[in-house]
Amino acid sequence: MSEEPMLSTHALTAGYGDFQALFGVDFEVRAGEVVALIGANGAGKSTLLRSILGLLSVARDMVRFRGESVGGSKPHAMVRNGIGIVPEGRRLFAGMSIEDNLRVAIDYGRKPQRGENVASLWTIERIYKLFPILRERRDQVVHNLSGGQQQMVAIGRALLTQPMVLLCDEISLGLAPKVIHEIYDVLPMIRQAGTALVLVEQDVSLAQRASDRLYCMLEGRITLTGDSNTMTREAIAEAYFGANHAVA
Ligand SMILES: Nc1ncnc2c1ncn2[C@@H]1O[C@H](COP(=O)(O)OP(=O)(O)OP(=O)(O)O)[C@@H](O)[C@H]1O
Repeated sequence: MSEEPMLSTHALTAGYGDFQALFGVDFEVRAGEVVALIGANGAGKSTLLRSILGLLSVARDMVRFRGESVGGSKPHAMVRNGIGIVPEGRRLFAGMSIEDNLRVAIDYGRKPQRGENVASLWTIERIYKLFPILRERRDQVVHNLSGGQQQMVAIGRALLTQPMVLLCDEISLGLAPKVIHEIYDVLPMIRQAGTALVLVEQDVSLAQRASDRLYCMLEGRITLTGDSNTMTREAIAEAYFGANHAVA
């Protein structure tokens, strides 16, 4: 694998004021890959996503996207460049309808490149094909939807910014297992459409099943990385909890 990854971080450090939350994080996603990022509460997963997206201040050369150093660019510029986000807590416009929430994203997204196949772009119609329940309820106010349906809107909205890589921050959080499966079942279709995925996930088995590669973080550092399907539970437990943790 000699080609440069689509998105990468290089010895990335970041924090909040005097508090350092990330310590030299090297992370990469290649075109078409699904990469999971796991770790306990407070490990630094959301901070890594925020740093990539420009919500926290980082040095320019700490983040590279499609061959350019982009660290510290403004979040809206990152989105226009092709990095999408499904944020923790969804951050939808609760008083607006499903369709209006989806529409808002279109103006803020990546513009198609010259020569890009327009048919491959995400449209509201394609989002409704992905999640038919959203079509049925398209005029309903988001506030009245279930948590799972709101998460579908959040994913749809992010896709309508035409991301080349989509960062998903704990999309299963607080949802019933059946709903989690419904949402995870569409991820292969998103990937097939050409969008790479980064899945921040608390559920380790789910993360492992859904991804090609997996990173584990502990206290602001990457403690394990490798192919998801060959990683042992013991290696993951040690990376997740620290070397002193006794594996059952
Ligand atoms: N806005 C903030 N101000 C100060 N410290 C913060 C802030 N957000 C996160 N932190 C701290 O940064 C560290 C990393 O937090 P982060 O939210 O990135 O972890 P996480 O792995 O995403 O955990 P979670 O699963 O709980 O979201 C933690 O010590 C956390 O307390």
